[in-house]
Amino acid sequence: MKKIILLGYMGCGKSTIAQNMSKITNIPFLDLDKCIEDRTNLSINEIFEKHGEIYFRKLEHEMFVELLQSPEKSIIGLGGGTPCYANNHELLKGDDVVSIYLKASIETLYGRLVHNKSKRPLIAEMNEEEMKEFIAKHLFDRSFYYNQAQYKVTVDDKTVEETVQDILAILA
Ligand SMILES: Nc1ncnc2c1ncn2[C@@H]1O[C@H](COP(=O)(O)OP(=O)(O)O)[C@@H](O)[C@H]1O
Ligand SMILES: O=C(O)C1=C[C@@H](OP(=O)(O)O)[C@@H](O)[C@H](O)C1
Ligand SMILES: [Mg+2]
Repeated sequence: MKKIILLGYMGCGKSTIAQNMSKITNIPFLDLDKCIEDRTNLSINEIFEKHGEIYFRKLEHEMFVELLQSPEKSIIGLGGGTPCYANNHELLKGDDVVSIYLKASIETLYGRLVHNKSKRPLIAEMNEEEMKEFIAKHLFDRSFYYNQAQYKVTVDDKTVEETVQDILAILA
C-alpha cells in the first residue's frame, strides 16, 4: 500500500496539509511527531529537554521505519529534520512511497515560525534576528536531503486548499 510522505522545513505546513488532505481523500493521516509523543507519553519539547536531540533522532528513525512497515495506505507528515538523519532520506525512494517536498521560502518560514516557535525546541529560545539567520543557514544545510523527495510543491502564497490540490494533481 502506498505511503504519501510530506517533508520539508519546520513551518512549511506538513502537519496542516497532511491533516487537510486526509479530510478530502479519506486516506488516514499520521504525524510522525505525534506518533513519537503518543509512544513516549512526552511532548517533543520534553524529549529534547530530558533526553537530548540524539535520543529524539533515534526514536524518530525507529518510528518512521515502523510507520513505513505498516500495511495501511496513509499520509505521513514527517518532522522537519526526519530526512536529514539516520539515512532516512533513503527511505523516501521506496517502491511503495510517494515523497513530496513542501518547499517554502525563508520569508514564508520566518513569517509562520516567528509566532509559532514554543513547541519547536530548535528555535524556541531564539530572538527574531537569530531566528531569521538560523532558518536561512539551516534550510541551506538541509536542502540536499529535502531535494531527495520524488516531487516538489512550492507552498509560498498558497492557501492550504491550493497546496492540497497541487499535491492531489501530482498523485492523480
Ligand atoms: N497556506 C498555508 N499552508 C500551511 N500552513 C499554513 C498556511 N498559512 C498559514 N499556515 C500556518 O503555518 C503553520 C504550519 O505549521 P505546521 O502545519 O505545524 O507545519 P510543519 O508540520 O511543517 O512544521 C500552521 O500554524 C498553519 O496554520
Ligand atoms: O526540524 C526539526 O529538526 C524538527 C522539526 C519538528 O517538526 P515540524 O517540522 O513538524 O515542526 C520536530 O520534529 C522537532 O522539533 C525537530
Ligand atoms: Mg509538523
